[in-house]
Amino acid sequence: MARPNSFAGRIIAAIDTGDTTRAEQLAHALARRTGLLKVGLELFCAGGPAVVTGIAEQAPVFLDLKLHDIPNTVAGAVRSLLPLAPAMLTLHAAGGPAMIAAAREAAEQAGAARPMLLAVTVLTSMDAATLSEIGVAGGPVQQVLRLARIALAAGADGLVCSPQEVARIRDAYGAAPFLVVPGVRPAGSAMGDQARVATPAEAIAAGADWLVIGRPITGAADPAAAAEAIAESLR
Ligand SMILES: O=C(O)c1cc(=O)[nH]c(=O)n1[C@@H]1O[C@H](COP(=O)(O)O)[C@@H](O)[C@H]1O
Repeated sequence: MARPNSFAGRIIAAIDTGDTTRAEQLAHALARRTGLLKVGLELFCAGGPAVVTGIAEQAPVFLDLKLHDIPNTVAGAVRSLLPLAPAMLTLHAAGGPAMIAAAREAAEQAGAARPMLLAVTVLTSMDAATLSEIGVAGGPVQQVLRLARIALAAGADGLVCSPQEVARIRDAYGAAPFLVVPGVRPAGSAMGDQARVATPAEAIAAGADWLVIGRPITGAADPAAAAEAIAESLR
């Protein structure tokens, strides 16, 4: 998947719903106003592989299942997902280098059409206090950089991180890694459960390739208009 060449193309709309009919409506409204549509755990658990196939008819799919298991199991899951031909697939960087390398090897079986593998670093809902609670000292930036190094060396094509680490990753790794960035909030919109956030324009200025945006679009009275307004704010 090439880097986006339009403002709308930089937006990945997260279709987070357990209602497959609603998902179809959102996909229809957002397909031509965004670069990709994200199927995450809520929708995949409700609709299974069929929902991915249906949404893929409208736009490239970012399949966000955040795989995290022993290497053999993750490699098997990647092989099972390849027939769905997602453009992007997520796995947790915390699974470690052997897990990421096994996922990459499995993905290679799809040849040139293989999904882009994105390693999720530190969830954008976590702040320094939460990280410290689970035994990670040093704060989010340090942990994101540590996981970024491991994931990129093991074969990930890119990373998922918050807007607050993007510039630091670009400083360390340059333009090559694809950076996909959730935790994006247009000024004035509710944070919800997100902890490390910035506005769409700030995330792009820091060096994000794609922005993952859910509720500020899907929770709007007119999701299509909300996506268009965000794209416009990137000009
Ligand atoms: O992998 C992701 O997409 C992801 C990683 C992360 O650290 N934080 C995060 O919010 N996400 C996803 O990005 C989307 C953000 O949704 P909103 O908070 O509604 O904009 C959700 O679908 C999350 O599953």
